[in-house]
Amino acid sequence: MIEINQLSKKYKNADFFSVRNLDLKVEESEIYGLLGPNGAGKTTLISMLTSLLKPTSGTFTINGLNFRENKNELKKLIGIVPQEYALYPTLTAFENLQYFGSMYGIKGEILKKSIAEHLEIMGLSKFANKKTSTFSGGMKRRVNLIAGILHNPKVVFLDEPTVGVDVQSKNAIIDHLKLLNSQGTTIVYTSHHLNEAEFFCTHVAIIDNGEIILKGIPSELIKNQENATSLEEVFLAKTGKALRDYA
Ligand SMILES: Nc1ncnc2c1ncn2[C@@H]1O[C@H](COP(=O)(O)OP(=O)(O)OP(=O)(O)O)[C@@H](O)[C@H]1O
Repeated sequence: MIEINQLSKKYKNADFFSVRNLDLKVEESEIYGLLGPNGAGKTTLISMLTSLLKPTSGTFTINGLNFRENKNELKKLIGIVPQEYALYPTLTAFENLQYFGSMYGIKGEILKKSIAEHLEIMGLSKFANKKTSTFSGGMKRRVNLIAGILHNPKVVFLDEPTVGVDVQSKNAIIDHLKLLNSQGTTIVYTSHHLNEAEFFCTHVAIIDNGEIILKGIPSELIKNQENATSLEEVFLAKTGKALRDYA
């Protein structure tokens, strides 16, 4: 489904690579978690995979489509749920979603039906006609998620979809992603929530300093790490305990 070969990114004027010679395969219908400390390179990686950022070198394909040659076709295959809210505050939830749906070429009754169904699943039906400026962070995140999946993408990329939201919104987001996955959608998401990733992801890759330092099935990674009983312990054993603040 996704095949990444020797992908690298060095930002202009930077003296280091934010992503370095990264190789990764994600198979269809996996839920793949990209985990790592602050500044590890997760957002940079996901931004390249969603064509928001140009790689410095290396290559990747999604469903056999090469990102350089098949950019437009690729865009139709993928859904993007960024870290920042992409919503227009003065529009209602419904209007925002109509806008996003039309950008993907969905129109009319099909679009309205799809929006209504997603709002229902996400517990937002009764807020459909309220301006998103009045929404809590968790509600905006849920609308944001719907905006990225209205066109039924084959693969959805999410950057920290559950960070900073209340437990109920977090569960609604995870449950919705599980439902999509059970219907055949591949999910790639970045997270700091190691407990969540341990139970939610079929596979994880731990990234540090732009490189994958460990990847596999969460339960196997735990089994293979001496004295570890959780993914968090594996993570700390591999990335160390030093703080990763940067400004
Ligand atoms: N536009 C940019 N220009 C220069 N350096 C950047 C830029 N964006 C990110 N970086 C640097 O690239 C490295 C990787 O950053 P990135 O945001 O990809 O990490 P991350 O794993 O997503 O971190 P976080 O968990 O904090 O979101 C960091 O050292 C960061 O400072």
